[in-house]
Amino acid sequence: MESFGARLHRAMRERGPLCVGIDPHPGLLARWGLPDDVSGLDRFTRTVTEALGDRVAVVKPQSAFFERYGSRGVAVLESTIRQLREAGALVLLDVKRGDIGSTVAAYADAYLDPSSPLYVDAVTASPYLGVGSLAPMFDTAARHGGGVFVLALTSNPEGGAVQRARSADGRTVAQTVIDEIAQLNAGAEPLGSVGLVVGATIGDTGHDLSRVHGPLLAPGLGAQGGTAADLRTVFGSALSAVLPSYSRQVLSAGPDPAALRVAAEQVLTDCRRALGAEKLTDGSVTTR
Ligand SMILES: O=c1ccn([C@@H]2O[C@H](COP(=O)(O)O)[C@@H](O)[C@H]2O)c(=O)[nH]1
Repeated sequence: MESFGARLHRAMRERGPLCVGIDPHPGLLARWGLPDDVSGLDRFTRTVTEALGDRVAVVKPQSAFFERYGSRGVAVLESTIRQLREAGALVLLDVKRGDIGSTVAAYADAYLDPSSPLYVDAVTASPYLGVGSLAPMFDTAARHGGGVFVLALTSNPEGGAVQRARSADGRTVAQTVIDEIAQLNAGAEPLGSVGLVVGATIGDTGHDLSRVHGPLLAPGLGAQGGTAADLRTVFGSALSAVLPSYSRQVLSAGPDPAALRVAAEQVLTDCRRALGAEKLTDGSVTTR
């Protein structure tokens, strides 16, 4: 079975290095002229899926915005996941799970086992109960060609107090997470299946991302103030593994599907320029 890392590597070459988040904020629903209920949620996600599912490499539904409507919202999430996968996008569910290992195993069944109605290509996970507690997720992902993106240095200003605290050996907590994930990806070609989340807003923190050998999801772009140009500062020599992620910046261009496509194309162009990932005339991409 093809690994998530290999599938993501191909998708980023074919469609470009871009993840678009589906975050149906109440304010966005209002701006699109939709009600803040399940029918509005359904219209919103269907529009984004039909506009972008066949062209963006990765789409990242934010679970919280579906869960706030209860079981009917989760049903919309299930059908959104199905439609996105049918359209050829890789689906990364932003659900930031983390718990003791035996419970993590159940989360892994929920999201990374192909028999689950919420089965996706990859999920986000929190390592702050210990990276080892996520082992069942890594195992289930590996068994089924899935991926896990582990929070390392998040885009929010509050994250630093925990993530940049020093552990006994002098490394930051985040660097210990980064180093443990690097070990999991050792030897994987062309890219490991365990990624990290590193916010585009954090500036130059001195963390060493050069040995991760897995995808680096970069949220915080657009609405949170991060710019494509910041990617070089944050990621340094690890740029070729960066997957920039935008939600509100793209979504606020809706509800016109053509405008959503233009907005996605615009941020992709900015990111390609910043990452040095140029589009060739045959449509493929080279990374400097
Ligand atoms: O460090 C992190 C981790 C995850 N996120 C999530 O990404 C999107 C960002 O949305 P924007 O509208 O592009 O700001 C959202 O779902 C967050 O929960 C993050 O922002 N930072």
